Amino acid sequence: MRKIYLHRLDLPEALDKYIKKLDETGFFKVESEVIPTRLALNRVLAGSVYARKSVPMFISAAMDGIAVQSQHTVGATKANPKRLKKDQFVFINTGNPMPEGFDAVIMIEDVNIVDEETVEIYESVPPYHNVRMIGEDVCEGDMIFTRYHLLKPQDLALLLAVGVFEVEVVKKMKACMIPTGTEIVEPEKITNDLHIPETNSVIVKNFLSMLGVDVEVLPPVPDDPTIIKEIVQNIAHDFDMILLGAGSSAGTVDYSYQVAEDLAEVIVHGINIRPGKPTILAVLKTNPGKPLIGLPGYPGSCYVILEEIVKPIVLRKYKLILPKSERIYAVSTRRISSSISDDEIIRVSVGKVLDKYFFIPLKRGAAVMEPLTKMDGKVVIPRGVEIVEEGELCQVETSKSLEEIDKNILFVGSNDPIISILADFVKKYDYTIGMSISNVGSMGGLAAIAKKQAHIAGIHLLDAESGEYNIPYLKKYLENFVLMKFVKRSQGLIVQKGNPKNIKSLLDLTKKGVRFVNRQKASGTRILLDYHLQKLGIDPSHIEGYQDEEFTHLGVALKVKNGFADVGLGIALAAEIFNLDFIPLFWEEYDLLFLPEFLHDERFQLLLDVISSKDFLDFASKLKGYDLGQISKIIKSGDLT
Ligand SMILES: Nc1nc2c(c(=O)[nH]1)N[C@H]1C(S)=C(S)[C@@H](COP(=O)(O)OP(=O)(O)OC[C@H]3O[C@@H](n4cnc5c(N)ncnc54)[C@H](O)[C@@H]3O)O[C@H]1N2
Ligand code: MOO
Repeated sequence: MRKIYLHRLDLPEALDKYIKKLDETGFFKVESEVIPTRLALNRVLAGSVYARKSVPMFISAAMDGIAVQSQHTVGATKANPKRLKKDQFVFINTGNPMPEGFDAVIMIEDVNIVDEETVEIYESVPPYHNVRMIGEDVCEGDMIFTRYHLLKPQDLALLLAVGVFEVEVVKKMKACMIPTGTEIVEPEKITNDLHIPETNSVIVKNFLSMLGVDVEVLPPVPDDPTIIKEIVQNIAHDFDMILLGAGSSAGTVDYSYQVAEDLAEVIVHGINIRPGKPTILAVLKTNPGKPLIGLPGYPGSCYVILEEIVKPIVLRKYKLILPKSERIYAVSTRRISSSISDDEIIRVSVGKVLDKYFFIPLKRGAAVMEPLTKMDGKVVIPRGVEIVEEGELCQVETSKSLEEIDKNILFVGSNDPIISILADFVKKYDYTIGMSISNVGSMGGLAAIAKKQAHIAGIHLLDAESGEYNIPYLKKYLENFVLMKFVKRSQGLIVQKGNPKNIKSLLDLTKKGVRFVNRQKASGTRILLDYHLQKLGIDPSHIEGYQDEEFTHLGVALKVKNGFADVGLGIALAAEIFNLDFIPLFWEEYDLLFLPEFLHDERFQLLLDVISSKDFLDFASKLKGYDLGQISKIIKSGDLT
């Protein structure tokens, strides 16, 4: 029987309710183990720790110099030095025990050695001057740590110094992840395209291992409630927490709820959060107190539940408080619509342009993994908010340091694979500088520079009247601009290998049975297409697939590769990457438009150095379909008449 969600709860309420239940069942009770101090890094002390020895254990010199009796130094000054004789001083080094009867040290640079047996001093020193006393650092019997202290490298040093060679720490939790789904297969064992690579467990295992939890991952289990139940029952005894992967929503083969209902008390099924909605939070009946958590199957959802539910539970169990990531306010560069009924988590790129932070939303949706790897931070759009307007200020919780974010170069505009190559070379030349690349088309790029929301835009805008690239647009839309000539690139028709539909020119796009894939409106490639269609007198409504839009060259090529289209307009490199045929039609000029203020930024100089480097030029000249003849030439609005 399919189970549609129980009453859904808001995230804080769901977490609270579950924690209360786990508290009742005794899950958060501290369990401890004794381990060697040397191996206790990042572990949490289960009890307080007292020093067994003092540090230091003897009175010692804190400086290199001479040990003296302070009373012999009384009256010495620069104007009136005092001489000490053989038995009144002893040469001594830092850390050496003080000789009997001596109570102070004068640094060697403040001593004039007259001869082997005589020194002259210029200061009067009090008792214990430059001397380390017994227990100066820690006294035997001092409590050096309270319970629940997280052990850092310097803590281990102190523990060893005070004679504590073993420590009682909170026991490591052991969790078991059971991926479920007949379609999912360990990635290395995939034999057909309909298999889904089982990738969630590697997130779960490593995410939790960074919090100090040992995770055992079982091989994927088919969608069969009897098998899943049997496995849970068999392993429950050996683990502190069981994570059931996928099958938590309402599909015909989503059995996690059924398993949870049979074996456990379900506390929460369904949370008002996206991604992450179909989560199950339960407590095993068979092994009372043990959490059974149904993680949603989509990677984006699984990750959210790890962060928002599993992590707080682990931290509570370990009595750990970790530093929170930074929160900043940043301006949205897009209008974003969001669900009215759920809190929505959106992964974003963030950069600082002039004095303000801006964020660009990454791909949305629970099924996509890339945003989890590219994000600089996240924005939560609360339920009840349907639209975030462009220009609205939002709170961003960063997942990188502000230092890194402040150096991020925001690149927007037209898409070209050479930009990722440029970003890679920028890293090669200065590892501290990253580039966030956002494909919004050439006009989108131009607009972002006009609004001072990005540092660089990649543009290739053909002016229909003059046939000239970019400059006419810049003159029209920007008062002040800085354009760097970048590459000429070959645009042409991307067709299937062997060109089975015998497509030779744009005229063939209207042929019967030819399916086209287009680029999005306002992209330079779309403008280029429309310009030539008009010149040739071709009516777009006669092209099958003209309305079918992709956002990148690679997206177009992939559609052709997979047979969803016969032809698309794009760059040669995209055709080459997918081993497709390419019919070159035009050379177009793809240039870099800079925010004028960015010219004074050291990252601009770096970019210029990279783009002019032999290294980059050698690499780029080997790519198919590019001409680097004018690369790095700068044109400023003021230079033009
Ligand atoms: N009719 C409805 N359908 C769905 C709803 C809904 O409310 N009503 N909720 C959607 C939401 S939201 C989510 S999130 C997903 C997740 O649901 P499940 O937890 O039941 O997951 P599955 O459907 O089994 O799998 C989803 C997707 O993820 C892949 N998957 C599963 N395990 C793994 C793994 N270990 N590694 C990588 N990928 C995995 C699986 O193959 C599916 O493609 O449901 C919506 N549907
Ligand atoms: O809410 Mo689901 O978890 O979007 O992906």
